[in-house]
Amino acid sequence: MTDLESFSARLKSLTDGRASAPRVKDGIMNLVLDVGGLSAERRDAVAAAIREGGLLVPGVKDVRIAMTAERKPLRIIAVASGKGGVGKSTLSANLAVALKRLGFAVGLVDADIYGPSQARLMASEDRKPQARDKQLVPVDSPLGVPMLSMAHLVEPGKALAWRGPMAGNALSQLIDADWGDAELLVVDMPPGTGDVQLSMVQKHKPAGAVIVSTPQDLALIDATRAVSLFEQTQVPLIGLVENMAGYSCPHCGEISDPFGTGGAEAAGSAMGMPFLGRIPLAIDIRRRSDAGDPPAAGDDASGRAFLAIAEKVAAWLRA
Ligand SMILES: Nc1ncnc2c1ncn2[C@@H]1O[C@H](COP(=O)(O)OP(=O)(O)OP(=O)(O)O)[C@@H](O)[C@H]1O
Repeated sequence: MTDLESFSARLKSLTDGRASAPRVKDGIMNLVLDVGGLSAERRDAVAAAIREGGLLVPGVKDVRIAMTAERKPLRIIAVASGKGGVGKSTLSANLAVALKRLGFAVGLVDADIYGPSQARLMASEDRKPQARDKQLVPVDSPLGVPMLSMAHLVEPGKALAWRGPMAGNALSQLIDADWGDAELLVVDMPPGTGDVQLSMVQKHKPAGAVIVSTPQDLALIDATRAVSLFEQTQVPLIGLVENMAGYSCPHCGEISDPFGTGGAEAAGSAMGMPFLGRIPLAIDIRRRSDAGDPPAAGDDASGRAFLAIAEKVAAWLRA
């Protein structure tokens, strides 16, 4: 072990893991210290101890510590559904964009490792994430939401062969990336309620979960499984979103309801969950999603539907 490596190891216990790995160049040691939640006194004491130890590393003439401003802890919002194809990815992308519009520093993780779609939804397919100190650095998307998806890391289709533990590790790497100033992470969960979902929830402890369902009874029955996964793991349920609720006519804008109305709202309240709103089945939502142009960036009817849901989520987060 080099002197620098043994200093790095000591640094961990000295700072409770708040310091980045130190780098030395031209005799100057640089590191970042997260001082969120520390009193000024404690902060100064930790910095002095780092300086003292750093100067003992051979070749180091100066130690520079960049203290990060009071950082809010990263809160995870898990977007989940009991089954695939109900619009979980569409909601996640638009929720992230809408929450950013509402002033949150938000990142997006595509945890749907078997069928990642966020890179396409957010028009970031051509980006490749870098790694810094063994940590992934999220890619930028055109709307300014930093994000990570398995689609950024593997060739299309390759992730499909992964088994549970490998999939779980890959997912953790995405969530444990260097999210910089982000205070919120919207996580598009894999569909269903299996082991990968359960271990993600246990390990990363989301602040809350949003459940997506379509209005059909069968989808609602599946949604109750997602609800019980979060209940079992004591993750608060932010609420239920009904997607593809009624059909919005592309010609006249009139909404018809082939599956009836109010089913999801009633099912949500039966499960003791707030209702966050409904998104109509609209051709422009599908077209714009395929084109990497999330409707939540605009103020038309589809954009407003997503914004209204994001406002409820924002109110929950601020409560
Ligand atoms: N409100 C909507 N109106 C029209 N099309 C929609 C709507 N919501 C989602 N879609 C379309 O339905 C398809 C499935 O949506 P999406 O990929 O978001 O579902 P998902 O639940 O994430 O699916 P999976 O679990 O398979 O990843 C996509 O083609 C999407 O564009």
